[in-house]
Amino acid sequence: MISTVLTDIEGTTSAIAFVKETLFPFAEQALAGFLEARRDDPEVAAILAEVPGPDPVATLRGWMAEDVKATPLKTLQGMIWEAGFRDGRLRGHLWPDVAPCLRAWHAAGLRLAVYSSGSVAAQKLLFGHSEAGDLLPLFSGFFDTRVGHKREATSYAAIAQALGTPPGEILFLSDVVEELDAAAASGLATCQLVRPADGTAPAGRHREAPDFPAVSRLCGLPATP
Ligand SMILES: CSCCC(=O)C(=O)COP(=O)(O)O
Ligand SMILES: [Mg+2]
Repeated sequence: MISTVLTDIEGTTSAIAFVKETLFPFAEQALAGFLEARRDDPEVAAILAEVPGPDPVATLRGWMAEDVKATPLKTLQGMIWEAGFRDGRLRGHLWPDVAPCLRAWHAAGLRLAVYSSGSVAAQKLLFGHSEAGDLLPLFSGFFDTRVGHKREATSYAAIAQALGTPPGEILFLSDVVEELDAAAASGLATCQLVRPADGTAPAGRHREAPDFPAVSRLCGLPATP
């Protein structure tokens, strides 16, 4: 029986276009100014020290161009987005079906957690400043690439251990089949979000749902609005 829902963000709770056309350009445009303003900040210096190559800023820009899910980049993006979420220039996009289902699952006693390549700080900003309001009280766990990469089975075993939950009680939701394969290899239940508006291709290896109410029906979760 499922006791915990572990959800991805991009392509699952939120539009791929929001991440790629709003969040990523916001960070790219603000990167130089942010690094200049924070050049004496030891936290920023420590992140830059994790970036390989003779020109860390060039490496970061290359990672941005290729959407590399490198932990130092994801950490910096989260730090840059913070000002935008706090002053209202950014608001976390959620598909309209998401918040009602998260609320219903939480009210029915399911535990909710997030696993995204976006940093934990960024995850909290998105759900704390979402189009549906502050959803942070619904969640009791946040995991990013510091636990491991999303296409590696060991990451899901580590998350199950951190949550203190048998892997078979955790339902992982994602649009990316390689992530679902990795989760299944560690014994998690899985469901692929195949959202038409995101153009996701069904992989045929996991349960497939176009939205969160369909996840509820397919995976035996409590009924949702
Ligand atoms: C505020 S979370 C931003 C999402 C992000 O940076 C990203 O790379 C998306 O990764 P996901 O694992 O959610 O698909
Ligand atoms: Mg995704």
